[in-house]
Amino acid sequence: MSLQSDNISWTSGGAAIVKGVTLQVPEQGVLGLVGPNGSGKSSLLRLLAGVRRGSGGAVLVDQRPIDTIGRAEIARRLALVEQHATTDVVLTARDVVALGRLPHRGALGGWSARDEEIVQRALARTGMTRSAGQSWSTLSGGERQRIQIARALAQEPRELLMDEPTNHLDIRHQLDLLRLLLSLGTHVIVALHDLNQAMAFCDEVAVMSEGQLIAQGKPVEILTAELIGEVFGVEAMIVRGPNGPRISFF
Ligand SMILES: Nc1ncnc2c1ncn2[C@@H]1O[C@H](COP(=O)(O)OP(=O)(O)OP(=O)(O)O)[C@@H](O)[C@H]1O
Repeated sequence: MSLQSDNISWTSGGAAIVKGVTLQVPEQGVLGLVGPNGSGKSSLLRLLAGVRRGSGGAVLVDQRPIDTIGRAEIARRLALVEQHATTDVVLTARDVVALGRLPHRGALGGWSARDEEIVQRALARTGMTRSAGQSWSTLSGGERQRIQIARALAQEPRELLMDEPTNHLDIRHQLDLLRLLLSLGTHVIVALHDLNQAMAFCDEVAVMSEGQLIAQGKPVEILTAELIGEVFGVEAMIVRGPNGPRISFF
């Protein structure tokens, strides 16, 4: 198991926000993190990415506690795409993607043809080649989101952590992004609100509720009407159709 948390907790201002989560990231495929607003998904992603230190327990990368690993090594290994990217940056879209190459460059390392090729490929995979020269500050919310994802891809991480990456994206770009995640052949952990997207695109789901991980496994086994009712407080029915199971809400 290359990335896992072992009973990780995080407390802020006396409030327990993440409560003893033991999560195993599968060796391949897409792990969807689902749960109501405020259930701790973003906080857990930040702990897993080493951006935040836990108050108890550990995050392990290849069995090594993440807080014993240097920043650059973590960044060559893990990329986190957060919900809110800053807006006051005087860079082009391509420059933002190029930032993803920083952890791979030594102190004296210059910009190589390979770096440029990786940046161009990341722009192409996210459908942003035509906007490469545009100023970051003028991009729409959805375009910024795709550029942040391109930056993360340029990092060539083994684990890609994404916090609601479909936010701001229109339906075509949501589906393109989810298909892209499936095609990456890397470990992806993605917080999603749309349970039908989690059902259709994730190899596994992990369900957070009030700071705790309450279930993890195959979407069709975990996202039952009973669990959805308990965790989200809504009535749901699983409908089995020709394209797989769908969740209907009442
Ligand atoms: N730095 C902080 N200090 C205090 N409380 C915080 C902090 N960050 C988050 N919280 C609280 O922790 C809880 C979990 O927040 P988190 O953002 O992890 O949830 P989430 O599941 O990602 O929510 P959402 O689906 O709304 O994005 C929330 O109640 C939030 O207000």
